[in-house]
Amino acid sequence: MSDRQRVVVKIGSSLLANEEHLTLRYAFMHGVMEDVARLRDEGIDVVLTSSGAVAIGLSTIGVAPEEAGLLDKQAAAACGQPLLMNAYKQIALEYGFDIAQVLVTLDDLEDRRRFLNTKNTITRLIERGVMPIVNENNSVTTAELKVGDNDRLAAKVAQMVQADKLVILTSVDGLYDRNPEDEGAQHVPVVEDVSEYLEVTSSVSALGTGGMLTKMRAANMAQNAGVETIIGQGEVDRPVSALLKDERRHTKCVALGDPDSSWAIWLTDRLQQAGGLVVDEAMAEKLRKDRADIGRCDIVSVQGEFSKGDVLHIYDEDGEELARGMSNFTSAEILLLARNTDSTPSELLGYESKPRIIAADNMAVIQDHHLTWEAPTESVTLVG
Ligand SMILES: Nc1ncnc2c1ncn2[C@@H]1O[C@H](COP(=O)(O)OP(=O)(O)O)[C@@H](O)[C@H]1O
Ligand SMILES: N[C@@H](CCC(=O)OP(=O)(O)O)C(=O)O
Repeated sequence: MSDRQRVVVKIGSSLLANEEHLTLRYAFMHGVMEDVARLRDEGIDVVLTSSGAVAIGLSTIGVAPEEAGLLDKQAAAACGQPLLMNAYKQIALEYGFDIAQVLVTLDDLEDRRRFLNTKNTITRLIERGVMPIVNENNSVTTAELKVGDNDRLAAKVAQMVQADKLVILTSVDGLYDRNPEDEGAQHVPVVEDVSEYLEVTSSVSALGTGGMLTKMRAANMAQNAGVETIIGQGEVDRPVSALLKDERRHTKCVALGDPDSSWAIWLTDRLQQAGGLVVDEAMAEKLRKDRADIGRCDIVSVQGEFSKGDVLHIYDEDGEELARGMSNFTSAEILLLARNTDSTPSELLGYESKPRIIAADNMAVIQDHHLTWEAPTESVTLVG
């Protein structure tokens, strides 16, 4: 086992792109890469999650950020991503190391097999001394199927590589108790419970995507996996090491001391909601205590259209989220099974199948440290 540390660093668009001309900010990139080179010498492997492809590419297609629709952003990402990687590569080589591009889509993180495949690629790059630079492949993402923000993408990468720390470099020196532009806004140095700050973090910078809200959500995902998150200003000398060494003001989101297993973490920290199940009170009571197999007789309603293997959010009849678990059936199959409990699964489905809708082994119960999701309001299909 290597004694080198792993740090995931996320760099926001506002640091990488000049706001007026939408060109790359080379001097900033030089500063970060020099810092990374030094950290590597000190035994810290860095994985970058870099935004900027869309912002940079908008100048190529001649569209202003505030006017860009989905198609413009897809086209811009295709133009900007190679420019970004070319710059990273040239600068990294000047500092004596090499980089690699890892472009992912939602399914590369939400589908277990693809998640492990992505993990293997990133891990092997680190082991071979090459710095992975991860971004979402925005040229092919749609409004519905996307990670959407690189803060949570970076948190997923931190979970994936079991990072020691997640450093989020942005245009402010951390979290404030309200929009930092507002008079009297106070800096928050330490966050234990991110849910206290979700209401105060809505605005974004001109080029940013999720603002402080997605950073808080990302910090929660990291803390669930035992990873501390540091959010700080990127526009300073040695931005990463200054934050790691506590030399600059920042916000620290503490890590859970006793994180769940990586399987439970993967099940609970979702990027999108694939679908939901409402269970009856008897099953809800069980799930409030521990994991349990969910059978077809326990289900009250099915929410959304989903596939076999999707991770579902499980609610009680009052809409309280209780657990998340991997479905053994499609939504249509569950409706058929739950509406016709007198018939066997093989009679209904035409094949032999496991009797459980969700097995306890493929489930994680919601705990106080998880951020819960609202039950989907659309396409709720009542059984019966
Ligand atoms: N409560 C808050 N504390 C700190 N920053 C906040 C808060 N609410 C909104 N923001 C805004 O979040 C922005 C940073 O997020 P974002 O624009 O998405 O940057 P990035 O491109 O680095 O991800 C800052 O410009 C800041 O004004
Ligand atoms: N993947 C996108 C960036 C998405 C994003 O989260 O942007 P930001 O809020 O600036 O970190 C891109 O490369 O342009």
